[in-house]
Amino acid sequence: MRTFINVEDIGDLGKALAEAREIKDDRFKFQALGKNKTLMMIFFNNSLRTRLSTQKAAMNLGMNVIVLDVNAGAWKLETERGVIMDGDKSEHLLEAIPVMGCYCDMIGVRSFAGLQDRDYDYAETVLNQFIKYSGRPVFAMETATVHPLQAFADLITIEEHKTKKRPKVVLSWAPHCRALPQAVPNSFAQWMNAADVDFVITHPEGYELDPKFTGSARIEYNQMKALEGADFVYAKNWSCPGVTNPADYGKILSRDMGWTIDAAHMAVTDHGKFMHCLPVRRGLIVTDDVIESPDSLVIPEAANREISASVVIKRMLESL
Ligand SMILES: CCC[C@H](NC(C)=O)C(=O)O
Ligand SMILES: NC(=O)OP(=O)(O)O
Repeated sequence: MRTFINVEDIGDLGKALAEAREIKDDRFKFQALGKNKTLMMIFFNNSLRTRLSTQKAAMNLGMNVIVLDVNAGAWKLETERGVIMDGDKSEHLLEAIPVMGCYCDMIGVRSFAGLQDRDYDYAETVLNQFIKYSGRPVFAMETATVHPLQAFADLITIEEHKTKKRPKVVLSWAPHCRALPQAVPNSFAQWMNAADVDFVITHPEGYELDPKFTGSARIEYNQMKALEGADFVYAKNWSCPGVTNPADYGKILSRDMGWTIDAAHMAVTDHGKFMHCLPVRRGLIVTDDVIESPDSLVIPEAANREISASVVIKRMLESL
């Protein structure tokens, strides 16, 4: 596997989930695979789970790990071409990327959407430069439009906790005080569409996600109706994806606290489990009692990030 961006990159989902179970049963089973191999993780944005779980996964597989926080210690990087670099950026990405590729065997990239230019973000401009110029296999650790390591961990978690063959999974928008990217809901929708679940997306009008990720998923603008009988409630905020109105891309269109997931929302589900990728702002996305309830899966969901990363890195090591 040379790139891990979309659900198709992992191949057969049943096989990938079986591999996840195998690794979870013995995390050090493939420790010889990574001997004398180096993972480089590059962060343009903050992280807790991705940073820790991906490094742990690489270490489980016997790898060396280098972590670069681009905005803390490295030269500030210019990402645009055709500019005169007379500002505060000392190095261009097009030199930095092949140089970084010299020091590692594979690269993980975190580079969030800027939420200013939809075309630039949805072209995955930064990620594709790493793919094109690093000469190494590259996986996304949340980039402008995708977060596949998270979505894979979410699917592993749903498979572990489902009580029905085909559970109802609801992706619900919730309010936030900042404009957040669409990467997490995009990948969650893409992976749920590929999985054997009854998938529903609910959000206020104007927040329609890009159809290349939502596919034929049912969109329900009435949140309580969407949540009826749900087995899993996946809450997440995202800013306007700019699908129905491109001029609104990256904007906050609603701050309606009626969308905050509370006990009344969970009461209409079928003993539904609560999920969120974290970090989460309590009081905006979800109430304390819901996220602290026995039906909250946010911690095992985060723990499964080590497993999803392990499968992906193992696949890349096997392809080197
Ligand atoms: C894993 C989530 C990362 C990011 N969250 C924030 C707070 O920026 C997001 O919403 O995409
Ligand atoms: N869910 C997730 O990717 O968390 P971090 O942003 O803390 O890595």
